[in-house]
Amino acid sequence: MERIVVKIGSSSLTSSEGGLHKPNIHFFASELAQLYKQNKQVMLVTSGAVAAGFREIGYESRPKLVYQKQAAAAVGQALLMQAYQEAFAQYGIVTAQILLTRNDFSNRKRINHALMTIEELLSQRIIPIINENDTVSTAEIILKFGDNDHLSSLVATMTKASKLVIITDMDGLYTADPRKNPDATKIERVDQISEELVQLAGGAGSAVGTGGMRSKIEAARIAMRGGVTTFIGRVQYDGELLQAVDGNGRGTYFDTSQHSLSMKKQWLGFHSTPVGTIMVDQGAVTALRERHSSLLPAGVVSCEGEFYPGDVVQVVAQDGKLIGRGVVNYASWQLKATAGLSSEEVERRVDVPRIEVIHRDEWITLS
Ligand SMILES: Nc1ncnc2c1ncn2[C@@H]1O[C@H](COP(=O)(O)OP(=O)(O)O)[C@@H](O)[C@H]1O
Ligand SMILES: N[C@@H](CCC(=O)OP(=O)(O)O)C(=O)O
Repeated sequence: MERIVVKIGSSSLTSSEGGLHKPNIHFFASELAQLYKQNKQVMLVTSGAVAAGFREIGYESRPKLVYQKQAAAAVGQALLMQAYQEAFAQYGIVTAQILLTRNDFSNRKRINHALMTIEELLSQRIIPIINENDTVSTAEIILKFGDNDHLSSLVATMTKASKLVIITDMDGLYTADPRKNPDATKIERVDQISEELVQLAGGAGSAVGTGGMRSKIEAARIAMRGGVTTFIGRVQYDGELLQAVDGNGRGTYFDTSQHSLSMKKQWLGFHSTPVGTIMVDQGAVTALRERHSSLLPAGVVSCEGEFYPGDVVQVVAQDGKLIGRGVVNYASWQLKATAGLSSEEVERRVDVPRIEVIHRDEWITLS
């Protein structure tokens, strides 16, 4: 099933004087429902908690002080989820709330748990609705995303989504901020993000947005590196989200199809240093070579070396012949404990980020 991350900014969900714009929430829910009904696995990264909450509290404009923003987010996040739940219920879709901090991504255990939760929700056909956990993330205490563009790109790469759609109030990236420069022209497609391109992008355009185009380009850069095609643009009319996902949206596409995957494979095959060796049986050799399948624990005979999830390992047949290389999802001790077992049995015994020992997207056949 194709996996898609959609990020919606505050500017598209709230009005400039604060408060949720309910018709927009209903509109986006109907757009996401169309994607969902096409049998896609959909994840939503949403902003808008601060913008939704500050008016309820009684602040006149988006607060600047950290504790006021956090209070506004605490009020607004509940309102945001309530609005989404109501809107998605019309399509019979159940949603789930996931709040993440930047620190969660640097802690392998925490992020693995978040990813396992997301996997389970997706497999149960639930739409995870993700936002930053604003009440505990502050620039003073710990690292903060600040804008959800960055968060969406990490979610997209870590869940191995094929596409990231960043919905904003502008129909793409322009040669300058169109609000300030009426002569700016739209850039339809970007194959490589240069420093020059980053310089074109300015900050937020509205009273409720935070990151502006700069943070969106940074997000696209992370996504591209991870092999995720990114769209930045506008989704305003019925069916426009499907068009954006299909490559016909009103916005800018950051494409990876030409080089990123092969770059990743090039890196895997020719630049990486394997830190361990996995020996597999003949069935696994055929699956990897001819069926382009992922490597499952059932096909593993033994392993050598000390490695951890995310490390590169080489895979050999039982006669010692090199088959290829890939990024492993198991620590060596976990693989030793589960070699040859069925996936169900492995799930009962160890806590791994993915059941595949090596996912096919993270694999290159060398002979
Ligand atoms: N080069 C550019 N092209 C397009 N928009 C730009 C550019 N530079 C800055 N912007 C501004 O970025 C804004 C979108 O970012 P932001 O306000 O953070 O929205 P969101 O809440 O959707 O994340 C646009 O409204 C626009 O004014
Ligand atoms: N976590 C914050 C997101 C901050 C924000 O405004 O982001 P964005 O609108 O995407 O630039 C919130 O929900 O208000």
